[in-house]
Parts: sequence; structure tokens; C-alpha cells
Amino acid sequence: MKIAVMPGDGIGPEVTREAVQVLEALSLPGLTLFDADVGGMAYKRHGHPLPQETLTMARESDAVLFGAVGDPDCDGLARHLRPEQAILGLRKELELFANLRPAKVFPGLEHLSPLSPEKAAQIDMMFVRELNGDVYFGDKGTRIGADGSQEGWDMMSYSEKEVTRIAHVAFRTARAGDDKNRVTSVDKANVLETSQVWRDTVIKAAAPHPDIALDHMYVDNAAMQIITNPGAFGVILTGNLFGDILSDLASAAVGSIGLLASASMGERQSAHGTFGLYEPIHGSAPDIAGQGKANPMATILSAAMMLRHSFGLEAEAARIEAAVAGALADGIHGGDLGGTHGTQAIGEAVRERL
Ligand SMILES: NC(=O)c1ccc[n+]([C@@H]2O[C@H](COP(=O)([O-])OP(=O)(O)OC[C@H]3O[C@@H](n4cnc5c(N)ncnc54)[C@H](O)[C@@H]3O)[C@@H](O)[C@H]2O)c1
Ligand SMILES: CC(C)[C@H](C(=O)O)[C@@H](O)C(=O)O
Ligand SMILES: [Mg+2]
Repeated sequence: MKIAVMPGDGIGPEVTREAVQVLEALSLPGLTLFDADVGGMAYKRHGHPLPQETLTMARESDAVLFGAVGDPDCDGLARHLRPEQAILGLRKELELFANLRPAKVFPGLEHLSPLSPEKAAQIDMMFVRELNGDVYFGDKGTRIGADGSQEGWDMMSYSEKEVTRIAHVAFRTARAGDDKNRVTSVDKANVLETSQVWRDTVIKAAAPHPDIALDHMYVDNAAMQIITNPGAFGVILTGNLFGDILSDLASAAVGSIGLLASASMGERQSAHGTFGLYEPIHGSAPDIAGQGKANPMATILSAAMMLRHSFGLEAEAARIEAAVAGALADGIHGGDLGGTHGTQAIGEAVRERL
């Protein structure tokens, strides 16, 4: 079991360190970890946010554990050299088109949510976010517009092929998940042609999945209903941009972005299972970087997702999740949850409860 660890920038190394120690504490036979450079730190060291050696290491691994990338010092660089290109490049180059982002309130931890305890208890949704297409990867540029001023443009598109494959992931995820057996496809088909193709294609892709209830919702309404009626959602199938935004929104409903994990999967199989990249949904948090304040739970839970999805180690994944839930229940809360525990203390508290 070869894992490429890519800590990245800002709080990335801080939270990744704790997750790696959780993995090591499990003493899994045959587990080997290799570090690789990504993001702004890789740009500073190698002149590129996603050096070829890093990509090669990812290709030769069974899974990737990713921290976060992003560095305000790099915001003025040409776009292809910015830290964020590391994660975008890995997702694209490795064909990791399916991003699973669970948003769930652990039972008994409803008080961490800003929603009422009754509403918070209903939060148990899984985002299935398309990760290789949309406005993220279309042509883009700047030009002088008709009025003589500079304008930026980004091309948004989705093909039937791209939508079909992610839709099938969503239907299969709904079937394997909780008992809701429900997919809500989120789009903006009232305005965007991209979304009309998305919606028409999702309807066609649903045909072989008659056991799964499918409905469609506009993204603006979805943003509202995730807060007002979270229990209505099981699997939320959506595109790259809407999924990015809605998953941060859902993290706030759960209690903090420092709690939400993710798995990015494709079709490649390793000797142990499906290759995947695992990362918290948050970024490099430059505002708290280097201060030992970041909550590592999202990254630790991402490591649990790795054990489940890439290594078939369900019991070990559940052990990590129970340890995180136990630490939270015992009041081990970072600043993001209004507590005082630092990154290392949270990591230690989770390890003690394994
Ligand atoms: N996958 C990624 O690597 C990824 C994801 C999102 C943003 N980014 C990048 O990160 C940089 C900062 O972006 P941003 O500020 O918009 O988003 P962010 O997620 O880094 O931070 C948003 C807010 O949440 C807080 N926060 C985030 N993670 C936390 C944690 N684990 N514990 C406690 N608090 C936490 C931050 O302190 C900040 O106030 C940018 O360069 C952005 O492009 C990278
Ligand atoms: C850093 C950025 C490219 C990334 C995205 O937009 O996908 C991030 O926000 C995320 O949610 O993983
Ligand atoms: Mg995001």
C-alpha cells in the first residue's frame, strides 16, 4: 500500500502531519508513505506547482493524501504557475472525475451546527461533484471588450459523456449509501445551456437505476434548501463549480470546514482497490497558517476515506471515524468550533481514541 503524501502550503503540512500519524498509529502491514512537493512550495523549489516527479509519484502510488495548496505570495503569478494548478492538474491528469464529499453531523454533535438541533440532526448528504470539466477546464482568457475595457472570459461546457459517467457514480453511491436512495441533481438549467445538457443527460442516465429517486433543483434553490430542509437530500449530484460552492456551504451547516473530508476517484484500479486522491475540502487557510490552530479532523477523516475506498479497509476507516466522533463528543474542539484545542492536541486526542 503505497501512499503519496502531498502536504502543500499553509496549514496543509500541519493537518497532513496529524493524519499521517493517525495512519501510522494503526500499524497497517505493508503501508509505505512517500512525500511529494505540490503548490506554492513546489513552485518555489522547482519552478512549477506540480513538478513532473510529483505526478510520476502519484501515478506510481495506490492513493494520494493531499493537504492543501494556495499561497498569497503566488496570487500574482501567471495562472498556469499558481499553486491551485497542482490540485487541478492532479485531478485532470489522473482522471479523478468523481469527487465524493460527505456532509454529515455525527449523532450527538448537533450542537456544533449553527442550525437548530432538529435540523442539524437531518444533515446526512453526499456531494458527488464532477471534477474534470465545467468552467474550470474550459478555454479562458482576457480581451478588450466592445466598450474598450478589459474583460475576462471562461468557457463553461459539459459533454454528455462527462455527465453520464458522473451520474452513474451518483446513482451507485445512492444505492450503496443510506436508505434514502435519492439523487438530487443540481444545475442552472433555467439559464445555462451547459446545465440543460447536464439535466437531459442525467435523466437519460437514470434509466438503469429505477430504484433511485431522482429530482432536479436549481443551484440557488439548493443553496437555500440545504439550510432550511437538509433532510431532503441524500446524494447531491452536481458540476464542478456548483459542487465547490455548495460543499463549503454544507460544511458550515455541519459546524466547520475543518470537519469535511473528500475522496476524488476515477476508474484506475491498483492491486488494493480503486486509486484515489484524498483531501480536506478546505484550503491552505493563510490566515491561521503556522500557528498550530488548524483543525486536522477533515484530513484525518480523508485518510479514513482512503482506507475505505482505495484499500477496502472498512473496519480501520470506521475506527478512525469513531475516534474523531469520540474526540468531538469529549469537547476536543479547535478554534473553528469555538474551542481552544490546537492542531497537535486534536491529532493526539484522535490517536488516543483509536
Ligand atoms: N484543495 C485545496 O488545496 C484548496 C481548497 C480551497 C482553497 N484553496 C486555496 O487556499 C487558499 C485560501 O483560500 P480560502 O481562504 O478561500 O479558503 P480556506 O478553506 O483556506 O479558508 C477559509 C476559512 O476557513 C478557515 N479554515 C479552513 N480550514 C480550516 C481548518 N482546518 N481549521 C480551522 N479553520 C480552517 C480559514 O482559517 C479561513 O478563515 C487560496 O489560495 C485558495 O485558492 C485550496
Ligand atoms: C483550490 C481550488 C482549485 C479547489 C476547487 O475549486 O476545486 C478548492 O476550492 C476545492 O474545493 O478543492
Ligand atoms: Mg473549494
